[in-house]
Amino acid sequence: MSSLFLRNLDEHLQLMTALRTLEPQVQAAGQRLAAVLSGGGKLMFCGNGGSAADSQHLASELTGRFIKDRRPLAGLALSTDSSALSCIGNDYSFDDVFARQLEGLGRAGDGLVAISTSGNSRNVIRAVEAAGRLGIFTLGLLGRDGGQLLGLCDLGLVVPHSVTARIQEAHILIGHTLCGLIEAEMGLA
Ligand SMILES: O=C(CO)[C@@H](O)[C@H](O)[C@H](O)[C@H](O)COP(=O)(O)O
Ligand SMILES: [Zn+2]
Repeated sequence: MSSLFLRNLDEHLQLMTALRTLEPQVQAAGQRLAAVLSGGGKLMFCGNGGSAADSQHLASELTGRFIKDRRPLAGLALSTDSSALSCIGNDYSFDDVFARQLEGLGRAGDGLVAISTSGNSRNVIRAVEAAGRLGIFTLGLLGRDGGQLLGLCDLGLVVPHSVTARIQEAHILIGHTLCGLIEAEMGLA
């Protein structure tokens, strides 16, 4: 029997190969996100656990830098403000922690990248529903069968796997690619 590392590696490599079919959707997503930023909107990110980490990671690629030295771009993670998360979670509901921040901060023309490996996290679903009401473009980075979020997002990228960790590894590859596409589309690369 091979080691855990080799089994994980094989699973990862097989999934990465399967992701080739997502290429047209990833290109389209990059163009849509670049259009939000070019139009003066901001990109918000949300997700739970590892996807919360992905949210702040990707937002920082925009406000900081990704590949090239260029002007800062408007990226904001809704998963990082412990006061907002604990206040909204405590006083309202954990289901509202992202939606309420989005309702306060979001404007028509903005974008929301909703990251969920199951596609079924209630707080992410509520944020996407709120974004829809506000005229905010929604991109889902999803897994498994896309869950409920697939039908709710304007565009959904589904990583077709059942293991959360493998899906997250694919999400960060796609997320980095989206950052590269944003820089290229905006003439910043
Ligand atoms: O990172 C991991 C597992 O790799 C976990 O923290 C994971 O993100 C959490 O269980 C999340 O709550 C899962 O939420 P979701 O991806 O289904 O929306
Ligand atoms: Zn994880």
